[in-house]
Amino acid sequence: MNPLLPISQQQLEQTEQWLTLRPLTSTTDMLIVLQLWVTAGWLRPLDHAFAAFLAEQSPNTEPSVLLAAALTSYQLSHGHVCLDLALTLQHPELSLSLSYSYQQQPWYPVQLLAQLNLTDWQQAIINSDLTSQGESQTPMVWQEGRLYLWRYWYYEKLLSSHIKQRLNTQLDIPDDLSTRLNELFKDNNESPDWQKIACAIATRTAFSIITGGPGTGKTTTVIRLLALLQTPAVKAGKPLNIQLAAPTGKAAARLTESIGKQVASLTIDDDVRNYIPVTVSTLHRLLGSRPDTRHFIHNKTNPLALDILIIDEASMIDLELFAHLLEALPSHARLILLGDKDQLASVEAGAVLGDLCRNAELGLYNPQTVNWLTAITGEQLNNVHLQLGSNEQNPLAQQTVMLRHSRRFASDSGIGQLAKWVNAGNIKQARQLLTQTLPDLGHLTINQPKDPNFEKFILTGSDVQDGYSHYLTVLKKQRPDANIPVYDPAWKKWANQVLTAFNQFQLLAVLREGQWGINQLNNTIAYILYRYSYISHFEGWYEGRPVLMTHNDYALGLMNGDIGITLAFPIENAPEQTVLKVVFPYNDGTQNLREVLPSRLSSAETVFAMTVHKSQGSEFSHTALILPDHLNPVLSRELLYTAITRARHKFTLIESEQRIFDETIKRLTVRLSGLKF
Ligand SMILES: Nc1ncnc2c1ncn2[C@@H]1O[C@H](COP(=O)(O)OP(=O)(O)OP(=O)(O)O)[C@@H](O)[C@H]1O
Repeated sequence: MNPLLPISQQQLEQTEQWLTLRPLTSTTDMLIVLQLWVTAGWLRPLDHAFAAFLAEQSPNTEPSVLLAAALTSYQLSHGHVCLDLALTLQHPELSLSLSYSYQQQPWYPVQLLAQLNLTDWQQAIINSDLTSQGESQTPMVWQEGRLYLWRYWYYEKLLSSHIKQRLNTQLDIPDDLSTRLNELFKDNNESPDWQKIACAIATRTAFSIITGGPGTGKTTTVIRLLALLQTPAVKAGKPLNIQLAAPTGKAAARLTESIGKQVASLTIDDDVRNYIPVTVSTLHRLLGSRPDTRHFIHNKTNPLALDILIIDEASMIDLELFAHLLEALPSHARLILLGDKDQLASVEAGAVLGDLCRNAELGLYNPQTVNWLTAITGEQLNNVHLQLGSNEQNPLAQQTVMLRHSRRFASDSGIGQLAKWVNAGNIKQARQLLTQTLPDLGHLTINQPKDPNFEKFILTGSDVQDGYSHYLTVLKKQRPDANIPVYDPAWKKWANQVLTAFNQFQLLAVLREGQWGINQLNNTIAYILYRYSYISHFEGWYEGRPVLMTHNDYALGLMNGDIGITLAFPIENAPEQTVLKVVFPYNDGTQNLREVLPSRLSSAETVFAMTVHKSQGSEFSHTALILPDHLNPVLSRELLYTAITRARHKFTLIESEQRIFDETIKRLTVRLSGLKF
């Protein structure tokens, strides 16, 4: 049997013939076993191909090293940066997310791994010429019990050394820092004032993190920090070059909107205000994406020209992008990360913000930091339940602040409390909240998408300006008269009204496939709206179809995650006829729109239902989450928390099986990496 050729499902099921395989002593047999795992869906073809490539490069490689290589590659698809050998042997089903349901065979993952001895496996990896400890460019790197693909080890090392270097870059602290902080935060009455503390800490070195849940004031704090830093620079005639960025277009748009309002209301001189940016770029735009390559225009040899970089929604940045960003940042520049450490990590490998904020809750400030903060801010940290840290053990903690008081959700708000209980893993309290009748929490139990209650909910949500009938009603009722020429501003105004109305309500789902997956839900919802005559078709392009960009399209200026709505506009010289165009907001805080012909959109999908992953960085007035009826590895506490905190005024949970919500709360995502600070 050729170990490089795919194995069919039928062959896989002829289990007898595989019993003679000796994968731990024969390279050919190991490659066949890996092929079998691909057929069973336990590995990706790419993982097998990587092991086969290594076997070709180094034919004497121990089969167990090829197994480790395939698993390390596979780990990336689950967001893990590396393979932890000991953990893999202790909890193979957990650490590898492998499923092995039917009758067991010696070549099944768990059974095969049980035949390995940790010391021998590690020794084989260390002895292999395919690995090094990073001193030479080998395909894999071995580091303290973890195996990496070279590229990811390099990113992690780069990230560690850049952050350490930045933490050691002490910056000039303005002499009047204390006075100016008192002035900026004079209206705050929380104790201690974490916003003031965050602002003080961020003045000290070239790296800091401000983390906190929704509405805890990350943006407010950073705007005040910018005012604080920019004022003396402007007065000295050397304004700082400040840039703001976020991982997605949607997140950038949201920050643009809130920054614009906050900068306008700051009590500072207008000449300083003019040097505080109010537009936010996506990280890819900032770095200068180049189509079809992983490389950026800005890099080590062509660094970004800036003095301060603020990045919002930093939990969405993966390890690779983070490494590219740090490489492109000039060494004198201040980097400030904002984000919610409890949200879902990026889809790609790495959970950098989560790793960096692992101990943010505990504080871990050393005595020097505590004394400095008290002297500068006047805030007392002794009465707060924090743990003391040390400079040697916790250098990053000295530059990290967690904001702890949400101003978006009052203490009796259902959304805020639900997010809190989910985050704390408290199933009982979370359930109790859902059974109470709180105005900002909804709960719907349905057995299948054809349930009349689901239909009603999709149409009208929980009040008249809710559900998907709302934006379609705005579309119909507010449409300008057909005689109004297409260049009249009335059309743009109307398109903006429809987009705003659409943003009121969003259904989130967890999976793509299955009856509760977004693919089927999108078809079901389109059909409901069609049956009630809100839309004219339920397939193809029709007026009212909302779409989500699934890739960046640089030619059209559209980014992955951008949402547009299909509208019918009159044709200029034949107003009795119409043409369908998809309108996308410019995402720059203005009312400007991009109008695109549907035929030009090659990567757009209907978005009545959206995955929670795609919703990160967005907010909707009413957010509803529909949970699947079976457990899936994607379900996690972070996913629930992210979905709940997308809701501004109302959150509704839709479920068919109560145990799914309860089980999901128990599951904390583990992302393996070697990042330690
Ligand atoms: N110190 C403060 N004094 C008065 N209002 C504040 C203060 N801090 C925050 N707010 C208000 O609370 C709301 C949320 O603040 P902000 O947008 O800064 O939070 P955030 O953590 O950035 O939120 P998000 O989760 O949306 O990113 C805003 O309306 C803001 O004006």
